[in-house]
Amino acid sequence: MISSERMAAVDENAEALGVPRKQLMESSGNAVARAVRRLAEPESAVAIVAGRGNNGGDALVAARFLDDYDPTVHLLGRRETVSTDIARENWDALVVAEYDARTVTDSKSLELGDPDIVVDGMLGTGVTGELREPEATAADAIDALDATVLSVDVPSGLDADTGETADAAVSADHVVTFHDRKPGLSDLDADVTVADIGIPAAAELFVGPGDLRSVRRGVRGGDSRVFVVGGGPYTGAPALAGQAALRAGADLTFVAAPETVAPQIQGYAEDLIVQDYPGDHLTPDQVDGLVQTAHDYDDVVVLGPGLGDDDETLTAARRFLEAFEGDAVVDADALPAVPEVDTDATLVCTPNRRELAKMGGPDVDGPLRDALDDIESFAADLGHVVVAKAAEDIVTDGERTRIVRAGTPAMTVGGTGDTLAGVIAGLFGTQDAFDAACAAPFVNGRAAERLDAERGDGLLASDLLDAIPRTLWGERS
Ligand SMILES: NC(=O)C1=CN([C@@H]2O[C@H](COP(=O)(O)OP(=O)(O)OC[C@H]3O[C@@H](n4cnc5c(N)ncnc54)[C@H](O)[C@@H]3O)[C@@H](O)[C@H]2O)[C@H](O)CC1
Ligand SMILES: [K+]
Repeated sequence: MISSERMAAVDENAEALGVPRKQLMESSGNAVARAVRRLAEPESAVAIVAGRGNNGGDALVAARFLDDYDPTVHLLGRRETVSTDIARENWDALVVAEYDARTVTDSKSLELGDPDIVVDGMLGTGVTGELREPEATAADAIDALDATVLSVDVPSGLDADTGETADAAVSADHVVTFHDRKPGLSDLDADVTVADIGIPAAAELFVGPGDLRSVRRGVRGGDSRVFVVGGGPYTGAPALAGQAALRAGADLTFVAAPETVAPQIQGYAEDLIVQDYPGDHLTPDQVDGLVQTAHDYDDVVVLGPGLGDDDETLTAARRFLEAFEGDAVVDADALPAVPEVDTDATLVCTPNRRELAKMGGPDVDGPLRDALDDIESFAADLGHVVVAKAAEDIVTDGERTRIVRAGTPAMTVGGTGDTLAGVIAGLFGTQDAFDAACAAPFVNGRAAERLDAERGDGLLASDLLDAIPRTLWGERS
């Protein structure tokens, strides 16, 4: 089962892997044609009704694989209104090859004749709202026919995710959907075929540019705040995490740090708002105040960067996680506290392989993907999202698991885990924890790749800060 949003991400990932959409459209159209052949008699009359998007594109491709039926093809609009190049190119090919291809500019001029089979390629996952003209009239005309109706991907007018149907939705006898079942088809009273259209499994397993689609919507909303609880023996880590959160779209980033290092952390970046508390490391007596602040402002918390591993600090981290009910990224010295904490909050843990083992996860020497199932089981038992960091990161929520191949060897430099934690927190505002946990290491790694030519093994974690926005938004498709 796959949602429309995830399908669009997988499409884009397939394109990035070298399988372009036009190739997918060719496979989709071929699958539709094969389904028509299974239903048709040698003399069957076939009519193809194509919309102006890629659903229509699939249907136009199908016409080319149904030559011997001499199909009539009806494009619901002028050529210029076809909304994608790949669909328009398929329309042009039919016209130049002298298929019986007709444009329908006025819904009253739609003349479907008396076909035995009609292919409904008007609307797929791009449908929005009630059917507009000429689709509405065309849908009625299709339903009025005494023909077998085969719909492309979904019956036109049906919402692929919810199954809700527009008033004039097409009543299909058969549906050929692509790559994976769509939730909206579950209760449909029609024969549904799922066609493999050659999307590599890698497009779902490996995080790719398609996974950034959901993060681009309105990251900045005016109220996305990140609250870094870090610093103590170290000062750079909380500053890197806080700045990375801003670079990933947070509106404000606060850093709570011991008074001994707060001025130094503030000195790194005027963009941070640093609040100090007494002492030189996090202690349990600071927890209630910090939790109250985080709750008052509905912050996404980053707990851990540079905290140090004093026993009192670990106790404080555990108490914080037990009391804090919001979303949190837990990194570095706070990680050992997570397995002991019983919370309904959504935590994203970002252990490296050593920290993973220390948390009770698998002790992995080689590539983490060799222990993918064990890491997934660990996350399931932990009840949180785990980003196991290495040359290839494993991101899992115990059910869904992805691999992130982005990055460079230079990222072993200190601080890249801090920027990662900050990017996750910055993205939390726009998508669920797992999606943010997948997108962030991809962005962090791609940012390093952008800098590799000029920085080589001299990359600094702070160099990533400037490259993160270009990576998140610069690759906008
Ligand atoms: N991996 C895959 O699943 C592939 C799927 N393919 C096909 O692509 C469509 C989705 O195509 P898209 O262009 O995004 O949208 P549609 O063609 O469904 O519709 C957009 C088109 O329709 C117009 N429109 C939208 N709502 C309405 C309405 N209520 N009334 C009238 N017209 C409407 C809109 O203006 C656009 O022009 C998917 O379903 C698959 O069939 C790819 O071809 C291959 C890979
Ligand atoms: K359709």
